[in-house]
Amino acid sequence: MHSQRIIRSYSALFRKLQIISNIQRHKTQQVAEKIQIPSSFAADLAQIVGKHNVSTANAVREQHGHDESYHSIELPDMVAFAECTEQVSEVARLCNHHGIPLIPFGSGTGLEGGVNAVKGGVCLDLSKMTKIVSVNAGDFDCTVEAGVTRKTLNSYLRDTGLWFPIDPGADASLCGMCATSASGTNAVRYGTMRENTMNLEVVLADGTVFDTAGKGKRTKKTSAGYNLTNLFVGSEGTLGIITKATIRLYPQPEATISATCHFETVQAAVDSTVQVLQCGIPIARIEFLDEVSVDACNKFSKLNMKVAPSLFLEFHGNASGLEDQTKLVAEIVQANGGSNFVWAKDPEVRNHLWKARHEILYACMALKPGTKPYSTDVCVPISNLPKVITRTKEMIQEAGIIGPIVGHVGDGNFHVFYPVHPDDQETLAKVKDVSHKMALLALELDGTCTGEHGIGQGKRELLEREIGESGIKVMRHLKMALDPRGIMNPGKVFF
Ligand SMILES: Cc1cc2c(cc1C)N(C[C@H](O)[C@H](O)[C@H](O)COP(=O)(O)OP(=O)(O)OC[C@H]1O[C@@H](n3cnc4c(N)ncnc43)[C@H](O)[C@@H]1O)c1[nH]c(=O)[nH]c(=O)c1N2
Ligand SMILES: CC(C)C(=O)C(=O)O
Ligand SMILES: [Mn+2]
Repeated sequence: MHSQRIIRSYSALFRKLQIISNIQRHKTQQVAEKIQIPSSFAADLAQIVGKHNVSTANAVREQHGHDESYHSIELPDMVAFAECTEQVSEVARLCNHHGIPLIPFGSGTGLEGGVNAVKGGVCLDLSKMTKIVSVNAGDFDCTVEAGVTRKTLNSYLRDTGLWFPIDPGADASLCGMCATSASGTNAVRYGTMRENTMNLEVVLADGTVFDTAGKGKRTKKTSAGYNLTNLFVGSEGTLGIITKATIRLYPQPEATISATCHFETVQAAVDSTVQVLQCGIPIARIEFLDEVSVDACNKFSKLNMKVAPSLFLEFHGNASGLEDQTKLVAEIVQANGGSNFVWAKDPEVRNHLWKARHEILYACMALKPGTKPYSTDVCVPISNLPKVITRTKEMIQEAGIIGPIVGHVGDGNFHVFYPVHPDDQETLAKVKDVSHKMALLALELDGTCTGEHGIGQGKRELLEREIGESGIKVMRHLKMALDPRGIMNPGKVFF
């Protein structure tokens, strides 16, 4: 018995050491030379996309060498703007031929350094591909080109009675949202990009163009072979370039009510959320804000809320359905000691509330002017959420840093938005330490290191821990099969 236990603990230690040594090995591989671009390359690129669509100007490269994250800027050698799938395919073929890195660029609103050109190369901006190819109102779907943003699509849909509910705070491109598997405040009811993407047109590294679910297919269900669509959702530009997406649409709700309420503790707010979900209430939005982020919102967005752990809620349905939903939720909130229930029916008041919620990243930065956001994003089974949030708050306090907490609490997903001055290395080190410990805790409690922002550059080590050696090996095989020269967005997702 005793010797078996010793063997078990030695083999656990050995596995841990193996993971650490793998991470070290990959880190060494990562420090590779930037590729030397041949002198004829820019002219060849201009032949494909037109001279006006290629730039080596510093200002354009700088604009494309970073996203909204804390990761420092890393410049591509040049930026090309594509106007159609054929051009994307030709650009990929050219880059592949020369082994030059190719980085797809949607709107640059990512939060994990996804567009940074860590090995230089060509940044391919897709924002000029703005066609809404089709809207099939009767089937609740539409197909859009890579540059169409979520707000543009919803403006276009306004008179059709339909909408697309996935709403990251930023006005991101829909194909960029596929690439990061984005979600937002409506995911608790409508799901994430994973559940709402039906088909993708993809350009592979060698220029091959294909549709992940078959040309023109847009069915609600399929059992036809591997799910290639979801292979590309969340692939962060490392497997190919998404040039079109076919996504689900929903009827615009007949009636909408928003609400806010406040609690004594985080636990009470999360308990209320769990009970709302357990009662089968089809809540559209249920967002948690701790007292620090409520304070930030009050100051930045001129709200006047009680500074306490709070929920922002929204209900979608018809008038009678909403009455039932709101009554039941109010009872649950009260039973958990919640107070100050404020209802908002008026669209202007509702819009102001959700605008404040969507701008919360900037509200948190305004707590320390001149700072940039270091944002984190873990997701756990909802019953483990209070444990992770409570421990995270303790760690933030122990470290003496400012860390407002905001959660898509119905999904078990939350963020800490740390305001950090770019040259404040001491705070940055503390923030990194707390963030890492928080992610490890989430992994320990059956969760993921990212619910919606992706791996990018900063979470590659955590991905290894999350899916293990075998999982990484499978991912590498897929990468090798689709991009054998490794040109697609190098330095992201993997070491
Ligand atoms: C204020 C604010 C608020 C939020 C967020 C950001 C900001 C600034 N986000 C994050 C962000 O909006 C989200 O990651 C988007 O999905 C990124 O879309 P972009 O078009 O900007 O991609 P961006 O250009 O930033 O690229 C992101 C990654 O995808 C790749 N990529 C982009 N387009 C591609 C294409 N067509 N084909 C292949 N690869 C492509 C890039 O190479 C990169 O790796 C977010 N997110 C979220 O999930 N929930 C949220 O609540 C929020 N909230
Ligand atoms: C601000 C961003 C990072 C976000 O994910 C959110 O507000 O939920
Ligand atoms: Mn979010």
